[in-house]
Amino acid sequence: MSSSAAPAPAIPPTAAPLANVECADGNLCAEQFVLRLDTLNPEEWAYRAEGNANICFAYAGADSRLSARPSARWPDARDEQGQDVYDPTLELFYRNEIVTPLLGEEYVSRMRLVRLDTSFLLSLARAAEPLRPVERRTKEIDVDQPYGLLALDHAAFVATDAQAIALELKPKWGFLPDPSSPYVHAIHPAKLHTCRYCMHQHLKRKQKCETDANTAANDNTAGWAHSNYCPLDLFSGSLPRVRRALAALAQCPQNNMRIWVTPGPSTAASPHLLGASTRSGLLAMDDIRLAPFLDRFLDMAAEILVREDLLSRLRQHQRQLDEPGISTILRCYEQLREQSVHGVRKIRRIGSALPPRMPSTQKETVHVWRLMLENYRRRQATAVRFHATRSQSTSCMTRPAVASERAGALLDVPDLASTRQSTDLSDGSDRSDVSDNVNDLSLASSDRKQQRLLRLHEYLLAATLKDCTVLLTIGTATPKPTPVAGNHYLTEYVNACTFEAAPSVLVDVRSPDATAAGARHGCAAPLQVCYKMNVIDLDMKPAARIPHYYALDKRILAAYLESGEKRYCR
Ligand SMILES: O=P(O)(O)O[C@@H]1[C@@H](OP(=O)(O)O)[C@H](OP(=O)(O)O)[C@H](O)[C@H](OP(=O)(O)O)[C@H]1OP(=O)(O)O
Ligand SMILES: Nc1ncnc2c1ncn2[C@@H]1O[C@H](COP(=O)(O)OP(=O)(O)OP(=O)(O)O)[C@@H](O)[C@H]1O
Repeated sequence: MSSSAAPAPAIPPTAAPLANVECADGNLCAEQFVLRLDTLNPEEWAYRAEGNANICFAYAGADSRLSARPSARWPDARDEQGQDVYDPTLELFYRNEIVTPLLGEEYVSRMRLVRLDTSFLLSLARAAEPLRPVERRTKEIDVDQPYGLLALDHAAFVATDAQAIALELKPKWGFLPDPSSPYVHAIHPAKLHTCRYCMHQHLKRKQKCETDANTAANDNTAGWAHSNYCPLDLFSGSLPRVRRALAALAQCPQNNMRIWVTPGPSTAASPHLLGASTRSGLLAMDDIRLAPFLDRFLDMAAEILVREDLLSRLRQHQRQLDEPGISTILRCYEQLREQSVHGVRKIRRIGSALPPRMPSTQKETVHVWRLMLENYRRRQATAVRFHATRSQSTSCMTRPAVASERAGALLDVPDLASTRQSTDLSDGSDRSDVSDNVNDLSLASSDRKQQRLLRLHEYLLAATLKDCTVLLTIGTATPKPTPVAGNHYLTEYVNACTFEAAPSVLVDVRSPDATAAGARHGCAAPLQVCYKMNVIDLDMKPAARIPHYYALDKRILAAYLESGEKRYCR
C-alpha cells in the first residue's frame, strides 16, 4: 500500500486533449501527465497479461460503481546495455503526438502516468509471479519503476455492465516491399513475394527445435505448430480473406490472437454471443465454452475489421515508413553513430543546435520526432500529387522511367538508395555537424545526414506499427456510459475517459455471411452488436535495436531459404 503526499488532481469530465506541455527548458514536464493515486491498493489490482516489455494489471476491486477496469502497465527491467532508458513522458509524447495523428484518435485512447512506489510494485510482483507464463519468468518485474501508465481496459466496455468479448490481435507486418521502390536493389528478391511473418515461421520453428534439443525433449517439434496465418490476408480489406486470416489464427494463435471475456447480465441476445457465463478473463482458443460461438464471433469480427479503417491505415504507414528496408537503415544508423562520436564537441559549442546525429537528450528526441512526422507527411503529400499528375499524363511512360521519376519526386531524402554503396555513408568527417542547427532541419533541407536521421526514425515508427496490438471488443448490449459516482481514487479517471473516448458504435451485422452464420447457430435474425476498436502496445522502439533488427532479418531470411519453401503472399 502506498500513499503520495499530493492530493489527486481533479480531472474534468470533458478534459481538453492531453497535450504535451513543455517546461521552460524545452523538456516534457512529467508532472503534467501524472495522475496521483493516493490510495493505490495492491489488493485491488489483478495480474492481467504481459508481453516482452510490459506487464499489465487490471483493476479488480470491489467497488461496483467502477464497472470499468483501468489497467496499469509499465515496462519490466530492460536489457539494452543502458541505451534504452525508459522515459514515460517521452512515451506519452510519442503516443499522443506522433502515432495518434497517423492512426486516428478514434483508435488510440489516452493514457495517464501514475506514480508508483516500490512497496506497491513488490506486492503486485509477488502476487503475479505464479500467474505469469513460465517462458516470461526469466525477466523480473522492475519494482523500481517510478511511473506506470494508466489506460482504460480495452477488453471491456467503460462504465457499463455490458457483456463483452474481446479479440486481441497482433497483426504484425502487413505488406510486401514495393517493387518499384528506389530501394528495391537493397532488398532480397525473396522478400518481394514472401511476407516477413510467413518467413519468420521457419526461424521460429528452428528455434523451437533448438530449445527442445537443449532441454532433451523427446520429440523436438512437439508443441510447435506452423501457423497458416498470413498478415496480408488480414490486411487485405477483403471479407473472405480477413475471415480466413482469423480462422488460421484461431487454429494456431501463437502470440497473435487471444480472446478475453467480460461477463455481464444476460440479455435476450447475449447467449448467442457468449454461449456461457464465463468468469472474466482469458479464454484459451480450445476452451470448450468458446466452441458454440467462435465461428459466429469471428464472422462478426471479420466484418467489423473490414468496415473499419484501422488496418488499412496501419498497413499503409507500415509500408511507407519501412520503405528503405533494414539494410539501408543499418547503414544510416552506423553513419549517424560515427557522427555522434566525431561531432559531439563541436555541437556543444553551438548551444541549442540540433545536429544530424542520434539525439541524446529528451529535447532533441522530441524535436527529431516532430520533424520526422512533418517530413513524412510532406513526402506523402508529394506522392499523392505525383500520382495524380502521373495518372493524367504518363500513359506511355515505361516502368523504369516512372520509378526513377517517382524516386526523384518523393525523395527529398538522401537518395539513400544510391548512396548506400558509396563511401558517403561511411564518411564520418562532418563540417555540416557545425553548421546545421534546429532550423536547418527544415523540410526543404537537402542535407543527406539530416534526412538519414529522419528516415531512421521513420523506420523506428514503422517498427512500432509492425508490433502493435489491436483489441476489438464486441458486446450485445449498447453500452450506455454513465458517470461513476463516489470517491474512489479511480473515479475521476474513469469518468474523464468515458466522456472523452467512449467509442462504442452500434452496428447491424446484416451481411449474407453474418446471416448465414446466424442461421448455422439457430439464430437467423441479424444480431445487433456494439463494438470498439483500440490499438495498444505503441511503445517507442529504441534506435539501439537497429543492429538487432538487421541480424534478425538475416536469420529469418536464411531460415526461410533453407526451408526450400517458395511462398507467394499477396
Ligand atoms: O522482431 P519481432 O517481429 O520478432 O517482434 C518482437 C516480438 O516477437 P514476435 O515475432 O511477435 O513473436 C516480441 O513478442 P514476444 O515477446 O515474442 O511475444 C515483442 O513484441 C518484441 O517487442 P518488445 O521487445 O516488446 O518491444 C518484438 O520486437 P520488435 O521487432 O517489435 O522490436
Ligand atoms: N489498455 C489495455 N486494455 C486491456 N488489455 C491490455 C491493455 N494494455 C495491455 N493489455 C494487455 O496486456 C498485454 C501486454 O501489454 P503490451 O502489449 O503493452 O506489452 P508488450 O510487452 O509491449 O507486448 P509485446 O511483447 O507484444 O511488445 C496485452 O497483450 C494485453 O493483453
